[in-house]
Amino acid sequence: MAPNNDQTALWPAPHARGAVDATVHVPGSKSVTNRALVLASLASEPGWLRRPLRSRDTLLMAAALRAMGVGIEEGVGTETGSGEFWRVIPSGLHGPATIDVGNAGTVMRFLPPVAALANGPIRFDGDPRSYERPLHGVIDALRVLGARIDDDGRGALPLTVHGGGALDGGPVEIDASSSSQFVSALLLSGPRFNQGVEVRHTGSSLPSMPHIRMTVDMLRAVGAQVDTPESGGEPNVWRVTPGALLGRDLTVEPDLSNAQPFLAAALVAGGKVVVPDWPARTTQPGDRLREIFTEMGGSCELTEYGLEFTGSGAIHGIDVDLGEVGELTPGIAAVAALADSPSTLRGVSHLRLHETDRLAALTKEINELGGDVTETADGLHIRPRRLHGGIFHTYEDHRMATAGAIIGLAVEGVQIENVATTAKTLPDFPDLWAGMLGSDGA
Ligand SMILES: O=C(O)C1=C[C@@H](OP(=O)(O)O)[C@@H](O)[C@H](O)C1
Ligand SMILES: C=C(OP(=O)(O)O)C(=O)O
Repeated sequence: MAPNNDQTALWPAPHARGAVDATVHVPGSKSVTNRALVLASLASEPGWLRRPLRSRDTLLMAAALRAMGVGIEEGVGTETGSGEFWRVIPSGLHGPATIDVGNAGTVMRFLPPVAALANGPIRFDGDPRSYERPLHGVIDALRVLGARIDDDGRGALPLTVHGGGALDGGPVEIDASSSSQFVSALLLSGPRFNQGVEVRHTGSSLPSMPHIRMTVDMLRAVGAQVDTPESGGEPNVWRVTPGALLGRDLTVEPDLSNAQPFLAAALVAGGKVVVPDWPARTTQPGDRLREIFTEMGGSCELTEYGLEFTGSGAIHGIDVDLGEVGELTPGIAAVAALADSPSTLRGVSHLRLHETDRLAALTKEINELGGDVTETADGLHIRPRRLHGGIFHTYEDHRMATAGAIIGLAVEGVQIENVATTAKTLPDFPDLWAGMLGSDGA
């Protein structure tokens, strides 16, 4: 099932005419919204999400949960002035249902364990790319934990989970080196398994640890008991005790990874960008931008109002391991291509299995604009060159589109193919970008 957009349309990336000076209200976090939807659906009482992200990935998650019987009502808050909200009303999960995962890692990985708890067959399908993204960790683990799953033997989509209304659960070993989402998926549904779950990661590396911490924090916030390596448990082992989950009233933080292009604009064009409601404490990997973009030449101040990020127009290269914050790689690579010294981005070989092969895509697209990027075994080596205009292909990858927009600020004549693909997590991107720059550029 292909996303509904014109994949060949070209968007002239606005060129910055001067320093930026803008306040950008960044929509809610994809990762928080989709975890909150899953946890609220598994709870024993209704719950609320305020300021949820409404994007392709989160609407697919909501539609999938509704298809399994969950009530999700949408509204706009008046009394609290809190803006949009979703009220989630859990009910007996059931099939038959067909779930479209699109190309959302969170939907394709977090929902098969939920489906195993449902009564009846739940079929999972998605975009062509979803067939190639790793899912074996979830499928194999669920079988060990007692689920019946029909797939075509590749350990990938499409597949059908024959939910039996309950799952034994218990201990399971997985290799999550290709995606942290395998661990998150099993933990999120773990409280509802008869014996809970004990997940032991056996692989040599584990990406995106902040996202696993986000899972653990959000589980604890709804009353689950979780033991982790960080709370004194064994390394690489997470245990979730069986038990009922509470319905909560949660306000979703802005998506800090989607704040990245706007902060990058201040680095590239100079000037200041303010992101209101930047949380003082968060598990979102995007919070690392404060440190990374400071090292690359900016400065920032976190106040009660939000994050104020200032650039001088000077950009420095960086040598950094992005294994914990892989989803920031495209935006960092774009800034690095405009820097005054080379960069090495390491620890992100698993990006080859993201929305597209991001290492190959970034290398090809930046080089086609005159850049000098080489792929390494686990990342990119970027030597800045004078770039020229041209078409920046995006491979249905939202973060490729925003990376191209960052380059377009500094390089005239960059055209982004299929900017609508940003709808995966940030549907308003072109408007927010134009708003940041002012109608005729900054
Ligand atoms: O759990 C999550 O919300 C995510 C985990 C990460 O996945 P990987 O560990 O597969 O990189 C991240 O890249 C993705 O954007 C969101
Ligand atoms: C890797 C990403 O998404 P997904 O949740 O589909 O894995 C991403 O948003 O950068």
